[in-house]
Amino acid sequence: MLRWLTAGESHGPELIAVLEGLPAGVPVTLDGIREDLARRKLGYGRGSRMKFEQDELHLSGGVVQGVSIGGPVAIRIGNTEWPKWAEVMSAEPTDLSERSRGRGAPLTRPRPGHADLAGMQKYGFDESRPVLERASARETAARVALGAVARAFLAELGIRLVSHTVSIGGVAVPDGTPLPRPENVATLDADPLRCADPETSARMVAEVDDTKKSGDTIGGVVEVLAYGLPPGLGSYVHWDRRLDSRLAGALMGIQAIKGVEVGDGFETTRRRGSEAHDALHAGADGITRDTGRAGGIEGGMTTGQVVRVRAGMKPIATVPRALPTVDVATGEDAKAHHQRSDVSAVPASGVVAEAMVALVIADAVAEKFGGDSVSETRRNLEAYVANIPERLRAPIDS
Ligand SMILES: Cc1cc2nc3c(=O)[nH]c(=O)nc-3n(C[C@H](O)[C@H](O)[C@H](O)COP(=O)(O)O)c2cc1C
Ligand SMILES: C=C(O[C@@H]1CC(C(=O)O)=C[C@@H](OP(=O)(O)O)[C@H]1O)C(=O)O
Repeated sequence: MLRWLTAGESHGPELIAVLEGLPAGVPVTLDGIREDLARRKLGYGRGSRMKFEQDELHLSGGVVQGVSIGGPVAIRIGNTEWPKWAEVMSAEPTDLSERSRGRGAPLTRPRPGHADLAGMQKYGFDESRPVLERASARETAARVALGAVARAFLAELGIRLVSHTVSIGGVAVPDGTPLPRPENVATLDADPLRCADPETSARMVAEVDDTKKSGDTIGGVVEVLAYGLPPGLGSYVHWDRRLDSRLAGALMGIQAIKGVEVGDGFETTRRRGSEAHDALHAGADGITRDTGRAGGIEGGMTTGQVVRVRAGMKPIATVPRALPTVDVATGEDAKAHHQRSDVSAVPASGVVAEAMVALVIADAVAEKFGGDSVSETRRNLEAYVANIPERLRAPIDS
């Protein structure tokens, strides 16, 4: 079993992330984690903060000489903008008498669609600074760092992930576009929207430009694909052991994700049964399926096909043409607080979704195959696959 936790605020000194349960022997490099952190900053439509803020990565525990040693992996991501926020965000009380000027000014005009108002009500704050600091998706840097470690574990077992953008607002990749493969990652990351279809990507860029011009924000849908999974990860025996349930929870746990689909998801509900499932055939390599409508999961378990999940992101709540709100200091109608924001963070949320899927799958792998070292995990996995009786075998999509 893997467990993970993150701590830290958007404008705090650093983010902290811990992953417990990783077997020994997994190659974990600062460069590998840095690469994923850099990918999370990509994407057309992100705000100015992505350009000037740097992630300062430290591995504080669990890795020696580039290899995991079985203890909790502890990661610290320093925030280069901290000096500007040190007074306002200090853990020690400081004299904030000057707060009404500059970045410490109380935020009393909660943004509809952000965590501001419900957070103030829940935790008893009279302004939203302490709420947005933890609600902010800056925290996803910590999850992406953990995801990079989970991905390194999975790579040792031949399991690889990739994500891409399937729609921005109403602009969507045409049906039938071939699914990207993990070896296409560099090409995808080089695309402004991390979209697999260049013609659609150009239309997405225009859509983001148009949104920005009108002082607005826009959402979209990302898809994560996991290749090389053996059948039988997750289980049908209890709701919280279903892999689809665990993936949905993890994806919905990303800021601004409002919908999750497994395989063809809601489209499946509009089809008849004869067109909704993946028929089985006897093939030369065992039992095969011509289609992947179920997204590689049946009964809450992997089938050996590519796992395919989608996450839908709502438009960013900090709309430049600010939305109507109430100033909670005066009780008067007002415009919501806005300084800067992303127009769209959909491509970045694809990288975050990849990290969450990697963590959930790594957890399911650790649960099924155990192992205190990755070679033991691999041995157990290979023995399990080899022991599936001939008449039940199906090829693994890798
Ligand atoms: C990568 C990423 C970047 C985001 N950037 C912003 C942003 O610049 N401004 C904003 O208001 N919300 C942004 N969000 C969304 C908010 O964090 C989110 O809407 C807020 O925490 C409230 O949570 P909810 O939308 O799930 O209700 C971002 C989300 C992600 C995943
Ligand atoms: C800092 C990140 O994303 C931030 C997430 C975010 C939000 O409200 O979620 C709001 C923005 O921050 P600010 O309001 O300070 O401009 C984003 O830049 C990041 O992803 O690293």
